[in-house]
Amino acid sequence: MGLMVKGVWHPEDPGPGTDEHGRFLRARSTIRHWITPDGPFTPEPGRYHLYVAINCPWAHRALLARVILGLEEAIGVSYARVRRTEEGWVFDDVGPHADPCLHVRALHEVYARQRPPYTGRVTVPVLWDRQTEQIVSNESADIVRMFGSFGRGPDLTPPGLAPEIEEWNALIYRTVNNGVYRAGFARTQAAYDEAVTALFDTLDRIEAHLEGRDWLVGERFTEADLRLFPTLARFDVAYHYAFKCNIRRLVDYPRLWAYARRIYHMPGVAGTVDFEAYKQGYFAPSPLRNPLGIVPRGPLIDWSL
Ligand SMILES: N[C@@H](CCC(=O)N[C@@H](CS)C(=O)NCC(=O)O)C(=O)O
Repeated sequence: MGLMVKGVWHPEDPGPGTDEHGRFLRARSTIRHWITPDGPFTPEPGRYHLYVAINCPWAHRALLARVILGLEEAIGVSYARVRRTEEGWVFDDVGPHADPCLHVRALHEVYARQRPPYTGRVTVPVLWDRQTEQIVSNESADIVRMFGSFGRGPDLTPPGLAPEIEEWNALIYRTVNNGVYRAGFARTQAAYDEAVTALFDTLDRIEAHLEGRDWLVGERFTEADLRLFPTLARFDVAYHYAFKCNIRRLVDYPRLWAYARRIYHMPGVAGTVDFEAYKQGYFAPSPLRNPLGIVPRGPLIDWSL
């Protein structure tokens, strides 16, 4: 699925990185400017545009922040097709997967405009600045924080709660958000065992923590909840089966399952979720994980409250 070297797209893909023990290694995001009131990237409605794929959990963070912070009018979105091709993430000329901002056919064309020329993976999400015509950031964690600087909606990291939020963020990133990938992309039994054990240890811990609480930190929804939700939304339809995260299902955890549905029913959130797209994405043909590309029909899950 390719990567970019000095601004030029190369369709041949070395595949997910792994260490000498067969553990999955996620590449670091390298375009990391910041939107701040003193500029050069100031928070202005209409100036920035978000490139996502609805099935990507990292892009999901940015989509959630956009709706929860009331930025739907201020920040436009282009939705890539759910399955990558030889060109990586691609767009159609018209329809729901068209790009109304730069009218590109592939996301690598957006990265190709970067100066100095970009080398690395061509990932979603990407936040594009229409004014200076460059990518502000390709790191979802930063994009979520930057959306907070538009000063709308609730504060997702209230100062008093920030240290506790950071602690959950770190644990959830390592063992859950990236943990499912560490299980699914493991190249050895030991690497898989390590990842799947850590994943379910954290889910068990969250299940216990949610006794008598609605949210991970404090009395209301924070960034820690925002960052947990994309993995929960994909858990039973994708990770459970496609990534062998099958010690338990989300629906087997009474409190965690109620918590996930509470978030799903927050205003705007259901519009950022697409279970069918998750299946199409995670069960796309893959020589290592799904050679025949057969997409399962189930499971049937009722997300109503
Ligand atoms: N650190 C990035 C990771 C984003 C990421 O890995 N996105 C995946 C889709 S879920 C992607 O675009 N992968 C394409 C590739 O690696 O070539 C972030 O959180 O923003």
